[in-house]
Amino acid sequence: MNLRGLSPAPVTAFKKNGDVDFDANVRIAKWLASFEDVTSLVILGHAGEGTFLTEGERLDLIRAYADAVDIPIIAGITGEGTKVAAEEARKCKDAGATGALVYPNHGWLRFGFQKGAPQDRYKAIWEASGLQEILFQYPDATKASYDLDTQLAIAAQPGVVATKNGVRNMKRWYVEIPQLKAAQPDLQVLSCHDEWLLPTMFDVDGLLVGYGNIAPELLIDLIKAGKAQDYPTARAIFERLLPVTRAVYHRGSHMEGTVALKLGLVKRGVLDHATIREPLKNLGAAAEAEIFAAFDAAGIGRVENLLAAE
Ligand SMILES: N[C@@H](CC=O)C(=O)O
Repeated sequence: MNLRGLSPAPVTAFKKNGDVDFDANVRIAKWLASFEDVTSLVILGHAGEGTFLTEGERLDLIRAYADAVDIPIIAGITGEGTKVAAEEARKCKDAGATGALVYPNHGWLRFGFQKGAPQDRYKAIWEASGLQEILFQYPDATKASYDLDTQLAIAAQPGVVATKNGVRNMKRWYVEIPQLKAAQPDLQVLSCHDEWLLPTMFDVDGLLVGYGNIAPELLIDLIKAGKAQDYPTARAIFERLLPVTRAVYHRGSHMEGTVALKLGLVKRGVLDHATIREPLKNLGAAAEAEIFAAFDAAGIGRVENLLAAE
């Protein structure tokens, strides 16, 4: 997979009765894939409420995406046990996925991981499914953040083509990204620091972000500015986005950010309503007004080419 561009992590649209709205999801997929620099769509992750869907819904969503667009569909693989995750990945491959964004085992967030276990998780998923894998680096503040040796070992394994780095510790970023690139020059480095992308933009091949749902146009320009090492242009895009970044990602948590992303898609005319699944909670009228106003402040308007994409 060539991920040298924008890889949005689309939300999952629901009907008002709570069922998955496949028509609306296909609309999102086609709109995002209509951008030349959108290189893949990463579904069933945090932004996609992947773990709130049943297995049947997840596989149907992959099928819908794979039928709708020609770019790679990457599925979030979240199963806890290594065997469970490998089996999940195999089913995702059969449904039409090309790649796997491999989440850490949830227990590691609480207790930390045993040495070697992350590598074995990636190995088992690759061997069971053949899905091209993205190494998901969790924040330094969690116990599921992989030390450099573990990242280097995973990155060296067959099937691992990229890293989505959300370490949120620039001391680690500035040391570890160059070492990963030195050891694996073909490893594609993707930032997911949605709430402050700017410092990471000058070292990456692309972005893998929920933010890609709501402002793909500006994020594509930001990636280009970063690759050109053009700080003034990147800074200007960052400043323009800042009201939206604050309204969506400077909230209580990334969980609220997912709800805010859906409201952003309503504001842009991509979704008719922002129905979510529990355990997400609605943000309330004041937050909704704040989010809508932020899009106006950033000059991010309704999507005009949506009908053409349908
Ligand atoms: N930006 C988030 C999105 C989750 O997938 C992160 O850092 O992980």
